Amino acid sequence: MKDTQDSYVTADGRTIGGTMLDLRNITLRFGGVEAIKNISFDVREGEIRAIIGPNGAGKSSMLNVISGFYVPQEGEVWFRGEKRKPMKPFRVARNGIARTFQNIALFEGMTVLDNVMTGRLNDMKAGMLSQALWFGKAEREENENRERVERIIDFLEIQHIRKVPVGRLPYGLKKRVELARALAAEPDLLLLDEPMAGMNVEEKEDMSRYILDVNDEMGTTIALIEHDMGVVMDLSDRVVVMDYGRKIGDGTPDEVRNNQEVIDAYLGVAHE
Ligand SMILES: Nc1ncnc2c1ncn2[C@@H]1O[C@H](COP(=O)(O)OP(=O)(O)OP(=O)(O)O)[C@@H](O)[C@H]1O
Repeated sequence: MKDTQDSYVTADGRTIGGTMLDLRNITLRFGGVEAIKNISFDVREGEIRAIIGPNGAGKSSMLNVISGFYVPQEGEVWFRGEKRKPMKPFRVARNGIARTFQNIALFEGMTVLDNVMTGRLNDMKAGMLSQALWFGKAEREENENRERVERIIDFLEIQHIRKVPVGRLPYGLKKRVELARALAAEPDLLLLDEPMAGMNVEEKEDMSRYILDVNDEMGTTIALIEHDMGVVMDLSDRVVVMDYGRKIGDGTPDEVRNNQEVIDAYLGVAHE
């Protein structure tokens, strides 16, 4: 695979490595609708990569291809140097990709702690039978899961609400709990579907900081869809721009900002 890029250090001191995820000539159709038209781009190790574009451009479809929820009719998905075979999304998760959702998908009646614990479920290796036969292994696993979850809860500063049912939390905190749950799976690549949607300015600032900290301190590579242009340009190392299922721009925030086709697509902000 094309994995030969040299690593480099960003202005803020983070190291960006070689290709982690490589999407090659992806085409995705729903009946007669081509949601993604022959798109290629990559995500590099340690990078924050954004996918932007007007409504209906195909961003969510692309995220769903990366997460394994949709299998494209054409093209290849390469992850960590291996071509992905069609597999169930939970297997993709087990292989190092986790995600958050645009509309929060938490268990409202369960506490924050229990919700974050569900992020570990994919990782539980001791099945029911071995749990019954060999309690020690299951217990050790449970302890490891707890430790990991507690570390994330500390990291995202949600200790004070760990016993609170998620349904009682304000929107911004729910989004943070969702981030915590995704991180509990210890992903190499974290997919964020509009992490700032519906947030006020303060909540957006908080979320931006947590995303940067997750990337920097946990070393998690991040691909995100986001509508808030200011946030995208501040957070991202590189940006892919989609419009009507096509890729019309790809580069650093500055490159994308000065790309005439991108400017036209946004000024046109046509197809809602
Ligand atoms: N499950 C589906 N069945 C049929 N058509 C779909 C499906 N999902 C998406 N589409 C179509 O594919 C195109 C791209 O949609 P997609 O949701 O990926 O865009 P988007 O850029 O994420 O939009 P938004 O910013 O509004 O969320 C649209 O024309 C949409 O109607």
